[in-house]
Amino acid sequence: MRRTIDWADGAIEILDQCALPHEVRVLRLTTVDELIAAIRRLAVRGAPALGAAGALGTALSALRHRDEDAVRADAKRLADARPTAVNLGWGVRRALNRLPEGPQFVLEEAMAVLDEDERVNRKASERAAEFLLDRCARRPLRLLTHCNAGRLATVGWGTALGVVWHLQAAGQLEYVFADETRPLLQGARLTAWELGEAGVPYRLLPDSAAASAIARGLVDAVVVGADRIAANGDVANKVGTYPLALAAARHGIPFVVVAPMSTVDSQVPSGDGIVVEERAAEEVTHVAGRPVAPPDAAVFNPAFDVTPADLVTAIATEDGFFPLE
Ligand SMILES: CSC[C@H]1O[C@H](OP(=O)(O)O)[C@H](O)[C@@H]1O
Repeated sequence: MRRTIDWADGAIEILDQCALPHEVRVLRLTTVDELIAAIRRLAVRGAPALGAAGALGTALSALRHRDEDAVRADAKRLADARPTAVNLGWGVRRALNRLPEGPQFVLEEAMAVLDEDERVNRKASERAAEFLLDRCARRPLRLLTHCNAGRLATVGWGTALGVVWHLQAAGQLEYVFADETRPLLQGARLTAWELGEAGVPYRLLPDSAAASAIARGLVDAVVVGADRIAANGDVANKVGTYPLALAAARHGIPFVVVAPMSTVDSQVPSGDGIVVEERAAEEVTHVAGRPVAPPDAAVFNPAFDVTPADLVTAIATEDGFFPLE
């Protein structure tokens, strides 16, 4: 299966996630500016995929500029392209650290980031699947997920949807409820596409229907990804995640986060320190480019929210459950 992002013949190739689900389009990015634009319009998105993008973008710059200062300037622009997912800056730093050895070593490190990604996400998601089989009495399981934390949010495999793949292979999955995930509809456009491609039974639902689905006993567990996990276990993820954690706690079902350790930011003591990206008003006032709100509507459009650690049942990583023992 094609990687979501990869290096090919001296350029970065991505699956254009703005074209899905109607078209599988590969974009070939040859400059840092093209990559930054792709990151900002979510043509490439999802914390682990952004880590890979940051690393590859740094390699692209190092192979094009002899002047280290120019590379470091590009690296900062890349790291600043989106503020919430810690992996973007982490990937940039991973690659940039090899700059003194030369540009080929920057690329070598970037490729190591990509090669590690699927392995660590398979381990983290397998750990979460085993946790849910141990914790939930009902078989097969009915999961609810939010946004897209599948292979499209990573280099390959996925985090929250990696749990789905493991359970499906074990014959332990009944269906997945996939939140549409307003306003950019990552669930309706991307998660539904991934689940359909994999032959997984799923039902797409309005974000506003998720809590009542849980209240009506239609969900055994909520499984989501993450963009930044603070040292105390507070979790930043797509906006709409926090209400799911509240509903899960109210109705006594597990709320499980799946993420690689590269999503943990030990420099941030709690969720209060996580910068939440605010995006353009048009994402809310327009649907498919058509205005649905008054032209002078004021908008609040945070792209993420923060779920406090006490509402998180478990954070499954490749190294164990965070915080690690
Ligand atoms: C496996 S990380 C996926 C994570 O990233 C998404 O945000 P965005 O689509 O804005 O990049 C969302 O928070 C997902 O849970």
